[in-house]
Amino acid sequence: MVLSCSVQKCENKLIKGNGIIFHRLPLHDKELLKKWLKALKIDNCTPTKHYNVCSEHFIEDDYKRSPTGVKLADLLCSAVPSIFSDSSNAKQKPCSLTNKECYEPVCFVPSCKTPKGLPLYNFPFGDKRLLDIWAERTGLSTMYDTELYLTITICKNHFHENCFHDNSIQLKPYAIPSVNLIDYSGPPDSCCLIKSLHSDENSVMTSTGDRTWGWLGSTEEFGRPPEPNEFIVIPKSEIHCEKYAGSNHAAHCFIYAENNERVFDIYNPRASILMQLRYDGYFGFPGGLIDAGEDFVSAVNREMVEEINLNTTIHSVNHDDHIISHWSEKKNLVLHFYKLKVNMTDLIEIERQASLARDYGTEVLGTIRVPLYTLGDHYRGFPVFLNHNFIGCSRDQLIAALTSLNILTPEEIQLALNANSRNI
Ligand SMILES: O=c1[nH]cnc2c1ncn2[C@@H]1O[C@H](COP(=O)(O)OP(=O)(O)O)[C@@H](O)[C@H]1O
Repeated sequence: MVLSCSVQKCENKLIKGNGIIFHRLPLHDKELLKKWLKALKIDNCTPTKHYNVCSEHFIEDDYKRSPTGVKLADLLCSAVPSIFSDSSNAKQKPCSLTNKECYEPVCFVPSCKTPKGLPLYNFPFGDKRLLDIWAERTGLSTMYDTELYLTITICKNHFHENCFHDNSIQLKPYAIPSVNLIDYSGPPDSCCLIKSLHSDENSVMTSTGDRTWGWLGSTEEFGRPPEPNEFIVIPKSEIHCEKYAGSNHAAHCFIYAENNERVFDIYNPRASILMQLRYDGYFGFPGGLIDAGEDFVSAVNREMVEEINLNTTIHSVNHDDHIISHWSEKKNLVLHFYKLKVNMTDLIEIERQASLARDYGTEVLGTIRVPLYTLGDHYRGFPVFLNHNFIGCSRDQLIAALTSLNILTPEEIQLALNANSRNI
């Protein structure tokens, strides 16, 4: 039996090349699930993961688009099925995904025109990061339907020669499809995943270097330079709103100590604030993405242990330390910002410990202090610092923290923002 659509009167089946893909009920998101059940008119049934809704029940705008506008196979987090052949009640059909051995052994890449007979390869179901990349590149990614990959295959025609062990048809362990794919237009030799930044084993690199995103591919978009005004401030009362429930969230922290000990007996530093140089060349604050099921505060504390080896039994962030949250609709990303005030002795110890952190030397290339004073030319010092490159909305976060914690006055900040090297 072949995977088919569970919506009543819909006969669509998973058949190679018919362009129809399948989505599971969003069991992980209660509010969204309610909307789906209502739309499908099955709100009196118990939802199960075996209920499949085919792409024919969604409108074009329900799907994500690549930055170049190509329709992707993933639904937007807010998508709800809305197209039904008639208005009669849809009822849950018995689960159709019972015999997984039944798919015809062919290449499931939608665009594949290769005649049958080439070697076929299973999707790397056991490695989520690798699976996501295979799925994205082949245009087969569906948000709720990962078990599907257990049953389908891809042919040799989508792998670059560097993906194979010498003179064999055996794929290297971290091979990824890179040729003859309509959903991937990157370099064909970007065909092996860098195994893991944290792995002790040797990384598998592309033949020409390290151009592949490796497992960073799934979050690569987040780190791209923002457009002007891309990040907007979320009012505190709306942070936990349903609107942001389907977004990715990250939390970062402003660690600081009051410090009035003059530099060169001249410049008053006002405060010592820790930022870090990241692996991608940007400056940012310690912190990171929130894992599934984790709250923002636990996440920022966990990330600070990993990135700067913070002793959270002595210093940790709590809910009251929240400063500001920003949202990027384009990146579907919410960034939460917290403060951690320590004394100068502890700040120096935190700096010292940072070089012993798990991520030091890989994700974090160094901890720095922010110069808040401005030299006599009205440019060197804080204005120069503000002209560096900052990740995400971290420059806005820095300015928000300096203002809200009264470390600098709004006038002083404005002066630094207006300062221009041409006036030196
Ligand atoms: O200091 C920061 N302030 C604001 N946003 C940041 C900062 N650092 C990173 N981001 C944003 O959050 C995303 C994930 O953060 P990060 O790279 O720290 O996560 P990770 O450590 O979990 O990989 C980044 O791609 C970037 O968009």
